[in-house]
Amino acid sequence: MPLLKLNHVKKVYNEKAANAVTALKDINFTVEKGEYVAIMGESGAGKSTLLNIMATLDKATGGQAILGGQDLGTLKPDEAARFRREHLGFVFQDFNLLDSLSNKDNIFLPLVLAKTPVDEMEQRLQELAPKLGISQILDRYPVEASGGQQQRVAVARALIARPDLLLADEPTGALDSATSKQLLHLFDEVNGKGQTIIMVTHSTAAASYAKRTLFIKDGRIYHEIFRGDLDQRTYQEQINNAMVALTGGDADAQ
Ligand SMILES: Nc1ncnc2c1ncn2[C@@H]1O[C@H](COP(=O)(O)OP(=O)(O)OP(=O)(O)O)[C@@H](O)[C@H]1O
Repeated sequence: MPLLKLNHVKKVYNEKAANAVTALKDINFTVEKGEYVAIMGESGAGKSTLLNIMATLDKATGGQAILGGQDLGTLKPDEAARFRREHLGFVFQDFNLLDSLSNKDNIFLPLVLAKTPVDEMEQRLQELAPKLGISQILDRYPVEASGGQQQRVAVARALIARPDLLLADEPTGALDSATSKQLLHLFDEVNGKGQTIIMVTHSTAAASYAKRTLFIKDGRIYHEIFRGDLDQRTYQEQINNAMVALTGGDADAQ
């Protein structure tokens, strides 16, 4: 059974009103455990809508999104919150760290909510922090860390609960290109250890780190490219060509 299965997913905003917007028409794809998938598409193509449905933050109007055997559309709000805590990790463009908490307490947040014993939290952090290169900044506050360090703290917060699926929304959007590369190497590494990742991105360079890239257009999966045995540069060229075909020449090669 795949980890994630989207079956004829449709999303209409303001369905019953005159200003109804069909953001997703018929989305079908599956993601196996251990995959690393990028999702690309023009602005307004429905990437955030799709991410929100996979994240249990919004519900499809039609079809099904099934994660780990759970139909996400049937979760009540409190069940969805619990499901997110237990199964999902999130990394956003703007880090979303709480300024009033130290980096360490930010990372602990999902475990505190899950009532994990302190010893267990400390042990997991000691495992994770050196891998992410953040051991030296754990007692600092987010404002005292660089953008790249803040993003690594956000990644630690997403990974510490050992999620089935890591969902990343433009994770490199606020980073310079060197720091972006570090983050993408980090994703590559955690994926290499079995972490399933789905990343929405505008950047063909970022997508070229994923093993598969899905392209959304007109509310459907328009195309998909597997990295397979391609070297990263050739794969990025193919992604870029697909984006050019999709957007009529507007691809962002950052
Ligand atoms: N809450 C909402 N109410 C009504 N329409 C919405 C809402 N959110 C998104 N839309 C519309 O749904 C469509 C898809 O939007 P979405 O934000 O998913 O696109 P996107 O691919 O993430 O865009 P971007 O790359 O610019 O972030 C757009 O036409 C958008 O205007």
